[in-house]
Amino acid sequence: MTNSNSDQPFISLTGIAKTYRTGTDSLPIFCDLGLSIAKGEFLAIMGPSGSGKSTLLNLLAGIDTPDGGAIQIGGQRLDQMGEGGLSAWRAHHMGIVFQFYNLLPMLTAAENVELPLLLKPLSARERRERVAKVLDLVGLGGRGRQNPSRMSGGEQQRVGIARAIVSDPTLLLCDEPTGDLDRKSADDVLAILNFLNSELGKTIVMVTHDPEAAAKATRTLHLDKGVFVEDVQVAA
Ligand SMILES: Nc1ncnc2c1ncn2[C@@H]1O[C@H](COP(=O)(O)OP(=O)(O)OP(=O)(O)O)[C@@H](O)[C@H]1O
Repeated sequence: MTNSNSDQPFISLTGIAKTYRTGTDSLPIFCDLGLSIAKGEFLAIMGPSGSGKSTLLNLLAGIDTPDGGAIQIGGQRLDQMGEGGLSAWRAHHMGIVFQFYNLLPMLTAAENVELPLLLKPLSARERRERVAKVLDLVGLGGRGRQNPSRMSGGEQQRVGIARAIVSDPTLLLCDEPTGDLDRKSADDVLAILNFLNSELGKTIVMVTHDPEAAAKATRTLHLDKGVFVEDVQVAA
């Protein structure tokens, strides 16, 4: 993915407005939110429950659309893509890691990881090789035939990460990736995210309640009532 102007941030949100409307009720979440993320950053977003963290991640993922403002990623206006364009864009450039893994229980670990590749013009052998490579990378080499339901939470999350990176996306969005894990499993997952960022140059945006997870990021932003209240830059 190219960034048309190298002076531009990789991700830029400007003037973002978002209100949830249900019936006659309306709940404003953002009224003029701005955010810039450089290529190669590992950004943690923290904040109290209900402050808008998942809403922000959903906007970045193109799962939800803003009522106003602009979302630009890698020189492209995400908020102006149609549903088809968005799906194709996501498949090429974005991987998503979920708190509860979102693995399909009837498939093996390798089949779960392979799913995003089924949309691509790859041979079965190329798909197998890519799956084996990312399972190795997350420390699950040789475990591909196992069903995720027979794996620990930490292992399931590592399968989830393998699935998120199998298409070699530039951007990884992680929604509470350690939220369901014990400390040791959480640390293993964070070490993988750290490697993906520092060694493979992935840009990572991670929503988390876990201060130890945020400490692994290169920058932490705190969201409160839809506004960033503090911007902590951590030395690399
Ligand atoms: N689809 C929706 N329709 C209506 N209200 C919503 C919707 N999604 C979220 N909300 C509300 O918007 C507010 C912000 O939600 P959001 O999930 O972004 O917060 P959060 O900071 O991620 O919270 P948590 O840490 O608990 O996950 C909450 O009050 C939530 O109930």
